[in-house]
Amino acid sequence: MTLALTSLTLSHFRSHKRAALNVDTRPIAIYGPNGAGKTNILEAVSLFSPGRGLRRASAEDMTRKPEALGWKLTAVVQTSTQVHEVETWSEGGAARQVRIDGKSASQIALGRIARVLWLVPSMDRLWIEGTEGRRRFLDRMVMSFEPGHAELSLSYEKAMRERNRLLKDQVRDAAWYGALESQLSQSGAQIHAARRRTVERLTLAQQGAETAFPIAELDLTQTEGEMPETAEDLRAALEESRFRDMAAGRTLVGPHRADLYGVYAAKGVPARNCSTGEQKALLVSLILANARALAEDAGAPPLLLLDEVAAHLDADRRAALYDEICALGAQAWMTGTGPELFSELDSRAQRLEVTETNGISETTIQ
Ligand SMILES: Nc1ncnc2c1ncn2[C@@H]1O[C@H](COP(=O)(O)OP(=O)(O)OP(=O)(O)O)[C@@H](O)[C@H]1O
Repeated sequence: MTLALTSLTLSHFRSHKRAALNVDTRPIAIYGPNGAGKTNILEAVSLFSPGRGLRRASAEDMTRKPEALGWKLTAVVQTSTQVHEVETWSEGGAARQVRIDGKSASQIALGRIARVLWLVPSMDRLWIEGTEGRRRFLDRMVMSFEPGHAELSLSYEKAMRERNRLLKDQVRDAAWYGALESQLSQSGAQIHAARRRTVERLTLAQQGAETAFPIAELDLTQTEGEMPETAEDLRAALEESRFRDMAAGRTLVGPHRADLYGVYAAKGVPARNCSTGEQKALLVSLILANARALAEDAGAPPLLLLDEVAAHLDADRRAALYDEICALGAQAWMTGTGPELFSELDSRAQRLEVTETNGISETTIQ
């Protein structure tokens, strides 16, 4: 029941000119002053899953300045049954490349090896701000259960970009729309169904656990109107919406307009009206539920990246979170400004101190 990075090297990655870490499967408490390069380490770990990582940054932004030579990350990823050597890099700001066990691979292949979930401070307002952040949060959880969701989302987005281009150019070729709408409805209905399955799975995993975190009751909603459930209904809705969409210059129906609605179940209060700490606790509850469900289904919990983990959590909830992470056996990479934020973890975690000298981050294993 393991998923862990046991070795990680960063080369010319953000503030890290070169860092080499050897860690075990226990949680990792990373501490050091502001700007030392702690989040940069978490971002590096997030790039061992498909996508642009936890800051959604470009490959160019991640290359160490002023040299701007490109960057490289390597890791040994230990799963319950195998050990993989994974490399990912970008040269001159070009799209990042991946190699698994010496063979060139796609980013999507990373999702089949390492499932990675994160909570970062920009998500503190996830329940309040726009729908995109909540969709992305949900989709990352869907991908952890169903790695093929990443491919499906890409093919849906590609077809939608093409349909939007026709709409903007006021193209009136019904056959062209028909072909794209048939693709959109096939992948769109599958995306919607996968999200529904994940919402159900998370609900079950929250209800079945003894936890100090509040249950987030979830519902999948649509920005406007009802989300067609089947491919046939979605195809019909797209066809019907053509003129309206042409006026708007974009596609107004489909899973790209879905939203995740959350309620603090015990209080009956929508998440967006909860206190700041409660909003964070609801997110933590979902991440823990996801980790529990994966431990059951896939045999190992995901890697967890918890940036400024203690922010907004009171001491009891913080201690409860550490206990749950340890009970799950998840390798959680957590950051905070000082070691005291991790005191409840005692010997159950390993510690990394990150300092910064002359713009270069230095990491020491304690
Ligand atoms: N491409 C880059 N090249 C060099 N340095 C960079 C690059 N991108 C970011 N940095 C530097 O990395 C540092 C920020 O690192 P990081 O966000 O990891 O800090 P942190 O330790 O998490 O701090 P905090 O406690 O404030 O969140 C900043 O000093 C920033 O200027």
